[in-house]
This record gives sequence, C-alpha cells and structure tokens, in this order.
Amino acid sequence: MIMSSKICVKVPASTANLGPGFDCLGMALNLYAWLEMELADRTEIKLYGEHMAGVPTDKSNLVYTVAQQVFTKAGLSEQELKISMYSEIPLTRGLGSSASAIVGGLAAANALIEQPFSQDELFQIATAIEKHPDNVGASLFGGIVAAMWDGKRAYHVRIEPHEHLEVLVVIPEYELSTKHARSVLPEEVPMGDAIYNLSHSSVLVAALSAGRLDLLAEAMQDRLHQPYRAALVPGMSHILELAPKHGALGVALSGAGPTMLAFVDARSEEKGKLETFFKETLQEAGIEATTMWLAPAPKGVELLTLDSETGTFIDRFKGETRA
Ligand SMILES: Nc1ncnc2c1ncn2[C@@H]1O[C@H](COP(=O)(O)OP(=O)(O)O)[C@@H](O)[C@H]1O
Ligand SMILES: N[C@@H](CCOP(=O)(O)O)C(=O)O
Repeated sequence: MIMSSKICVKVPASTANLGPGFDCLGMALNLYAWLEMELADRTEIKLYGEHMAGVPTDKSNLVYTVAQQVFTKAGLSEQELKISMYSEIPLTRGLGSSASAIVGGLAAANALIEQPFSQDELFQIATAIEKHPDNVGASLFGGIVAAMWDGKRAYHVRIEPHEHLEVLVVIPEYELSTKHARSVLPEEVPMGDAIYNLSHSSVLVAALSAGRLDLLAEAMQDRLHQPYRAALVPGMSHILELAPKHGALGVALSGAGPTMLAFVDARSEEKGKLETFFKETLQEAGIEATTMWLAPAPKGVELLTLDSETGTFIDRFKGETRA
C-alpha cells in the first residue's frame, strides 16, 4: 500500500436533530476544523486555537484513535502519526465537534493510505463510533442529511439547503457533554409523542426538500428530547416558544445543546431583532453567551492541497492561542 506524505483536511461543524429529527436529521455549518496528518517515527499531536483546550495530545486523542481504526480495517498495524489541528468549533456545545474530529480523522487516515475506503464506508465507520449518523453524515457529505442507522448499517439522503437559509446560533459559555444531555432522556416515551415526532420530522424533511420555509416553525416542534433537556439549558423554553415571533423561520436546540439555533430567511429585515431577543433571553437567564451568524455548509469534509511554500495549512493558525 502506498502512503502519501502529508494530508490536510477541512471538516465542517454540524447541528443535529433540527428539532424533531432526533438522531436522524442534521446539517453541516460553515464553522470548520483543519487537520494535518502524516506518518512519523513517534506520535506527536499539536493543537492550536482556544477551542482545543483540554483535548488530549497523547494516543487517547479521538483523531488518533479513529485513524488507527482505518489502518486496522485496511489490514495495517498501528501507525505512529504527526497530527496538527486547528478548530473554530466550540467543544461540547452541540455543534458536533466530536463528529468533526471523527470524520476529519477518518478522512485524513484514509487519504494517507491512498483511499481504500469509499465515502459510504467512512460513513459506516463514523456512525459506529459516534452513534449519531446525523452529525457524522452532515460533516461527511455537507448540506442537510437525513439518516438512519439500525446498529449495523447506516443510510443517508443528502438534501440541498435552500439558497436563502441562514442560521443564527447562540452559544452559551458553559459546556454540556452529549453524554450528560442524553442521560436525562427517558427510556420510553408515550405513543402519542412518538407519532408527534414522526409526523413533524417527516414534514420537516419534505419542507426542507421542497423549499417550504413557511412550514419550518411548526415542523421543527419536538417532544422527544427538547422538553427533557430544557432544565439543562436556561432560557431555552422561552427561546423555543417565542423566536418565531421575533423573525425566526424555525428554532431548535442544536444537537444535545446548550447551543440553540434559528433558521432565518437571509432576506429578512428582522435579523437584528432576533439576535437581540436571543442575547437578552440568555442575559435574563444569567448565562454568558455568544451569538454567531452562520450558513449551511454545502460541502462536507474536503482534502486540501498543501501550500507549496510552507507545506502546511496549520502554519497560518500558529499565532493563535495554544491550547
Ligand atoms: N478536534 C478534536 N480532537 C480530539 N477530540 C475532540 C476534538 N473535538 C472534539 N473532541 C472530543 O469530543 C468531545 C466533545 O464531544 P461531545 O460531548 O459529543 O460534544 P459536541 O457537541 O461538541 O460534539 C470533546 O470533549 C473531546 O473529547
Ligand atoms: N442526536 C444527538 C446529537 C448530539 O450532537 P452533539 O453535537 O451535541 O454532539 C443528541 O441529541 O444527543
């Protein structure tokens, strides 16, 4: 097997669920992580940027471990790796940082050994690791992804986002791990709530495919996870209830939270009003938070051509705060 010298990938963040599509509907966002990987004599992991704080730099690092899964699957032994990473994606905020690390690590390792695995095979491996095909599917394929996984095989259909769809996120300062946000969910739900979510999620997928932005506010309602997670996210119930009255096309908890997200028509004149509403709600709840205007990322993970002068992409981020 031929080994490439140095690989650089760019991978988008993702927002999962979009309200009712719990574990099955996601969207890639134009916030990115960059990752370089090459074979080395001894493993060395360097992290750049404020969002990498606390991420391990030894062989327990997620990118390193998922890369080894690719090598093992390709029949190779453990490979020592030099990995450099810079990320704009806040950790443990519901913006799919772990999915982006998994997808980035798999894509880079696959490219390092001349791509024995297809995108679909990477999707299978990524889903088995992350367990949420909506997050990893969005980071792999870009756009909006409707996905399903039965524990053995994952399937997806990509939906092209509407050209005027913009995204406002409000990112609380505090971290909320996906593990904790899942631990508050019940083992069983009433049949009425299951039907409610099936119908809303179905109409949401159809509305996103057909460009029916007028249906988003209603179709993004959820009864399977958001009500249970409300206690973990101060201000959320208020935002979910009132954002459409402040100009949002639809609103949801992003992934497992605590970030909240609103879809907005880019042509709307109410963007300022909505952002103020988000900021004031979090302020009143006593939570420090940052708002950010984003857009759906049309492309999933990409292999980048390295700069011929510096031979690296990460160099441009080296002035950033070292994690
Ligand atoms: N670039 C990265 N490299 C290595 N590990 C990462 C990276 N990004 C995220 N992670 C891991 O994923 C964890 C966050 O996952 P999770 O709780 O699911 O939140 P999120 O909503 O951000 O995906 C981090 O604490 C870290 O262990
Ligand atoms: N469907 C999962 C999504 C978790 O996404 P993350 O971005 O918070 O890791 C869930 O809602 O638990």
